[in-house]
Amino acid sequence: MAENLLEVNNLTTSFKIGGTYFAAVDDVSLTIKPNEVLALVGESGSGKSATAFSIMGLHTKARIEGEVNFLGKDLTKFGPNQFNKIRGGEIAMIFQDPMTALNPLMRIKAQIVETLTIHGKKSKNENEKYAVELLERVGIARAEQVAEAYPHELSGGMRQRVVIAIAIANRPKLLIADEPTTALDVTIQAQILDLIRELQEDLGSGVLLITHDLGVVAEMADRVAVMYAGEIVELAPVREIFKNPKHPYTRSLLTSIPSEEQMGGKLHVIQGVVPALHKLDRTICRFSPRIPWIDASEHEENPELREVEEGHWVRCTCYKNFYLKETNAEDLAELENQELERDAVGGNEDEQ
Ligand SMILES: Nc1ncnc2c1ncn2[C@@H]1O[C@H](COP(=O)(O)OP(=O)(O)OP(=O)(O)O)[C@@H](O)[C@H]1O
Repeated sequence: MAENLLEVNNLTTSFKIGGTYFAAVDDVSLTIKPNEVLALVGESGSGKSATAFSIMGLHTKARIEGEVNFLGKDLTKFGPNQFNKIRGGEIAMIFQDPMTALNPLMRIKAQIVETLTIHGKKSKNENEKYAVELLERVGIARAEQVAEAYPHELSGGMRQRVVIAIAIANRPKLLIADEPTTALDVTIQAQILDLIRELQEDLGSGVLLITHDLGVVAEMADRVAVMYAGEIVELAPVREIFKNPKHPYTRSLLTSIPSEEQMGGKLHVIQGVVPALHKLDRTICRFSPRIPWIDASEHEENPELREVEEGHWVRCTCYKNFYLKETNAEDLAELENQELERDAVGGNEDEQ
């Protein structure tokens, strides 16, 4: 078995809200091997991006605890200069919006050459030639011409291809893709996903893929970590997640997407939202308020993530007797009550 490329141990990332730190990423551990795609899924606010940003050292004001071991080095101990050496080199990132990743004032070729120059020692001529080859590699037609263009002259899909060309320029060992296709047209999404998968296989890179889209997970992932309110609640090979999901949150997520059998049928909608950090009860099963029909005795106090089948990890005992149910008026009233209670004890708004 290959060694882990990335080993995140007990990562806790906290933000200051009204003078107190609250964990947005709470004791998260995960691993990625070379050539493996780990998807991190969950609704908005579950802590996916905060996890990725912590790994990449992009949170300047957060308190970071735990370890992020990348090829044997703990990145949480890295200073800005050390990070600059590996970001765009051994670790690359693809964000949701290509426009924010590209410099609007620089031609495409110059942006690729810049990345190559920071991390390599080749001549300007060689780098310029390689920049065009990279554009061809990511499927851009008339690469010579596109290389001379500015980002605003390209379509969204082309811009994301350019971002991918920049990401792979230095043959990264680890690729972090945060909602890489969310901003694109549906028809383009599949092409971009195929491209990422193909390049990743070519390079043998490990990938941390962040998405709220289970269709993307099914297409891309080898293993899946399901995140809720800062914690991983289920971790398993992709097949297991779709064929044998266990945690109530995973099951709720899966039933809220249209499947072929469900087409024309009724979709289950998970009621409620991920609570704000300062309103979260951290001593209970964090998903329990959203499944009020499950008796409190089914949940653990301070539930732990346990390996319940080989390679299949689940948090809390509530999965054992969980059943899905159409939310009725009584459940909705209960959810609203909880919201009101939380608002009554709530603190200040988030500080950036
Ligand atoms: N800089 C920050 N300061 C304060 N709170 C923050 C900060 N960044 C994120 N948070 C909070 O941390 C929690 C997790 O946010 P995060 O963006 O990681 O979620 P996410 O799962 O990536 O959601 P999305 O898909 O919407 O990006 C949220 O409650 C969010 O409000």
